[in-house]
Parts: sequence; C-alpha cells; structure tokens
Amino acid sequence: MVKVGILGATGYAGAELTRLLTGHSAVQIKFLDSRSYNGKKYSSVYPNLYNEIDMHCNTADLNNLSWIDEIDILFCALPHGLSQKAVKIASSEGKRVIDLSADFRISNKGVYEQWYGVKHEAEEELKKSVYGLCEVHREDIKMGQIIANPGCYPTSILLPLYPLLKEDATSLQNIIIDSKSGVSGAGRNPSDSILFSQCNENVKAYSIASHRHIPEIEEQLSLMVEKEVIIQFTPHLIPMTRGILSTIYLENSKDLKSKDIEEIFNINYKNERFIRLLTEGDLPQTKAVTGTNYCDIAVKIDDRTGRIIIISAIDNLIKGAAGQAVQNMNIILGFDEGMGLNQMSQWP
Ligand SMILES: NC(=O)C1=CN([C@@H]2O[C@H](COP(=O)(O)OP(=O)(O)OC[C@H]3O[C@@H](n4cnc5c(N)ncnc54)[C@H](OP(=O)(O)O)[C@@H]3O)[C@@H](O)[C@H]2O)C=CC1
Ligand SMILES: CC(=O)N[C@@H](CCC(=O)OP(=O)(O)O)C(=O)O
Repeated sequence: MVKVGILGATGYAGAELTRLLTGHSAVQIKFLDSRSYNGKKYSSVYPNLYNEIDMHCNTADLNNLSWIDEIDILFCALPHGLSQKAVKIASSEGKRVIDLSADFRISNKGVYEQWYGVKHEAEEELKKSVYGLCEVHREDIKMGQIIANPGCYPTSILLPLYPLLKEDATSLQNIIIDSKSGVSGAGRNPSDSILFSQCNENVKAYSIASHRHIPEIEEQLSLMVEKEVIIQFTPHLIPMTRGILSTIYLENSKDLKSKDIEEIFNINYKNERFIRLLTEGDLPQTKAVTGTNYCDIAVKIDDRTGRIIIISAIDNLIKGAAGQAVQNMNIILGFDEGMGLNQMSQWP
C-alpha cells in the first residue's frame, strides 16, 4: 500500500482528495491535517464519509513534518502561499509531493509574487517542479518529485487548446475565453460573494482582465508553441455547486474544416481515459462531468464568422483539483491512471 498524508484535508479540495483516496485500493491515508478541526473525527466534518473512514484530524506543524517518515507521498491542499515550507521539507526527505495550490505552477518567482501578492520562499523547489497537466506532461510527471497540480480554470482551457495550438491552427494573440464556475471553486471559507443570498439566482463576471490564472494559462500555452501567447480571459460565478464550463473563441488561421479538427483532436486524445470528445452535435454540460474526472470537449466552426468555438466542461474539484491530483499520483507510481477515479456522474 502507498502511504499518503494530506495537508489542508478539510478544505473542499482536500475533502475530495480524502474521498477519492479512501476509495483507492492501493492507498492508505496516514494523516489528515487541519487547524480548525484538530482532534475531531473526519467523518463528523464530512458526513458523506461516515463509516467509510475512521480517522481523526490532526494539526501538522508546517515547519516540522516529524511524521514525514510515515508516508510515501504528500498532498498539499492548502491555500496558496502556505505549502512552500512543507514542500521544502518533504522534498528534502526525498518524498514525492503533489501540491494543489498555485505555489509551484508558475515558473517565474517574480510573476508568481506579482499576481498572488505573497513572497515565494522555495525557489529551488520551484525550479524542480513539474506542471501536472496529465495528458500533456505525462512523461515529465513520471519522474517529477514536486508536481504542481494545475488550476481548475487552466485545466478546462489548456486541455482543449493544446491540440489546436500544436497544429498552429490559430492566431496566438487573439484567443478569447469565457469561463463559468460553480461556487465550490471559491473554497469553503466564508466570503461575501459566496453567501447564498448573493450568489443564488445571480450570475456575475469577476476579475476582468486580472484573474490570477491568466499567467498560468499564458505560460503553459506559450510553452506548447514556444512563442508568446496572450489571452483574453473572463471568469463568471454561477449559482451551482460544482463545475466549470469554458467557451473559447479562436481565429481559424488555417481554414480548417470540421473533419480536420476532429482528426486533430483524435490524434491527441483518442486514447485518453479522461478526455471525451463529443461529436454529432453533442455539447459538454457540467452535469455530465460532475463527480467525475472527465474533461468533455466539443469543437464547432462558425461558418459565418469563420471562428473556431471550443466548449469544455470539468468538475472543478475533480479534474480541476483532487481527481487530477490522484491521476498524477497514479502516473508517478506506474498505476493504471483510472485507479480510484472510475466514477460516472449521476443523471439527472
Ligand atoms: N476549490 C477548487 O475548486 C480548487 C481549489 N484548488 C486549490 O486547492 C487549495 C485548497 O482550496 P480549497 O479546498 O478550495 O480551499 P478551502 O478554503 O476550502 O480549504 C483550505 C483549507 O486549508 C486550511 N487553511 C486555511 N487557512 C489556513 C492557514 N492559514 N494555514 C493553514 N491551513 C489553512 C483550512 O482548513 P483547516 O482550518 O481545517 O486547517 C481550509 O479549510 C487552494 O490552494 C486552491 O487554490 C485548486 C483547484 C480547484
Ligand atoms: C469560483 C472561484 O472563486 N474560483 C476561484 C478559482 C479556483 C481556485 O481555487 O483556484 P486554483 O484553481 O488556482 O487553485 C477564483 O476565481 O479565485
């Protein structure tokens, strides 16, 4: 059995990780870290795990991971800025780390500090980290010691753009992305904008031209084509619990036809367990991926404007966070990538 510990186990991403790992036949959870619920039964905090998990929360000293010897892999699901010390200690002890925060996603320390407003104090570890977008960086992930699990919006945007950018199919300065996220994307810590009475029956755009996922998305797209890519990205908060739907508008620079695009996506993703390419008029919907590790993708060409329109859907807490983290762990360990991740969504 692979022994794991989870820092930030009582946040929404940590709780999804705990749930998925509880159902993973080759994993034993050794440690569930929490400050607010120290000593409390985990299933009292997350009652969906009643009788499924018999563990208590414990507060880890993030400066002294004395229990690190007990585990093989450390998962960090802490707010950004807080996992750096723990990642330093764990990696110096030779442990593999999968960090769900943004702390190891942006390779340039200065860019991270500018967009996140906190200091980066693990520069050496940042240099060693691997961006854990499974379907794109699988070979690097296998050998990586520190895996930066991608952000939720970036996952929903990078996966559908990768095949077309590789194919040089569009202008790199004219990519327009409109994403809609459920409220769990904001985590469980109360804040004004996620109060029921303010987000229910309400839809709003936020962080216009300034969302902190922009540098992460632009860096990854630029790496894919080895040229600078600039995006226009607008996120929206919508009144549902989970899910991200992204709509991406692209110039069709090579005048591709639908069948060419279908072929490009098939070449890249036909054998990918967690990417579903929808055809024949079927379109991604958040409900069809909720509770699953799928990224559903459909691509259309608007014959009037000539633009390519891509729609993608993921569950922000699974493919956009905990599920992708488990997939990364499976890759690192040489397991079947679907282990612990074979759930289908409920319908209706
Ligand atoms: N929600 C989402 O859809 C996604 C989240 N992520 C990333 O995952 C990480 C966790 O996010 P999420 O679960 O949503 O956030 P939450 O706010 O739900 O949970 C974070 C948890 O970390 C603990 N925590 C909070 N503040 C501190 C602190 N100062 N020191 C130590 N621990 C603290 C808290 O648990 P306790 O008080 O019990 O210690 C808290 O519940 C973030 O970095 C986020 O960016 C990534 C992709 C998607
Ligand atoms: C709806 C909502 O508020 N979403 C969050 C993004 C999700 C998140 O936690 O960010 P990471 O994916 O970088 O970890 C936001 O816009 O800040």
